[in-house]
Amino acid sequence: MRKQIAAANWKMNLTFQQGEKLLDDILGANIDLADHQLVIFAVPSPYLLMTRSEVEEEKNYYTSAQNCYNKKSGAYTGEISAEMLHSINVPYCVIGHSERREYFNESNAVLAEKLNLCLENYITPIFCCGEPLSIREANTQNEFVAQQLKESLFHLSPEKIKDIVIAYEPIWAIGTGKTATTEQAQEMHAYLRSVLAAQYGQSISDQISILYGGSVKANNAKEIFGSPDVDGGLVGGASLVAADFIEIIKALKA
Ligand SMILES: O=C(CO)COP(=O)(O)O
Repeated sequence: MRKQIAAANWKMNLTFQQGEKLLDDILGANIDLADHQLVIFAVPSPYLLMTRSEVEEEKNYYTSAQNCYNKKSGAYTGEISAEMLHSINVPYCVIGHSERREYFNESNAVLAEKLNLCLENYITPIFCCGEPLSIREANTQNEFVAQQLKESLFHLSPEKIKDIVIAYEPIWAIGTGKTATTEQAQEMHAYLRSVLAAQYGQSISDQISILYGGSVKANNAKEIFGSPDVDGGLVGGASLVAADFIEIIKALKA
């Protein structure tokens, strides 16, 4: 089975102490993950080392950065490179979250550069895509999201594309309490998989985990994750509450 992933995206929330307590509470639930199940915590940069040491001894629990810069190194005050993340053994990095695209003007071309730097540094990118409400209302979401993949991912070789995780996050569902319906999520995930299959072949496309993000909660995760092409979720708000995220982890396909 493809990897089934519950990924927490804390965004710019929680103090260090609150983050530490949240991790203790979640790990304290001692959820035994199957080989194909992963839990990933995408935490603010100052918490990466703490998170890494919290999850180090736990099977299939991992740390992720929320972003990295699209340059290798140099005079870019305040930025963090993929090489730096690798040097502290961070295995994942979220790339192209819609909040970064919107507030920091990250284009598909810039995101392609970030993906390359992550892969060169042995970091698995969690590549986010997804359409705004106006595109959904115009019913052109498939074309929109396919273009995001094409411009950011399709320069990658088949060997490299296998190493990435994709997260479909419709912007109108992020932080709004409004999820895509199970049908809408499955439909888009199946479409994304067909786009990947057309480019790379079915057997490669079948290996790529595609997560759903956008108002995943304790009470809807099981249903959303149950769809055949949904391989878990990238979770914002509900990942900040231990009891809720524990339920979301338990909702991964067995
Ligand atoms: O953006 C998200 C995860 O990256 C989703 O956020 P919410 O779960 O708060 O809607």
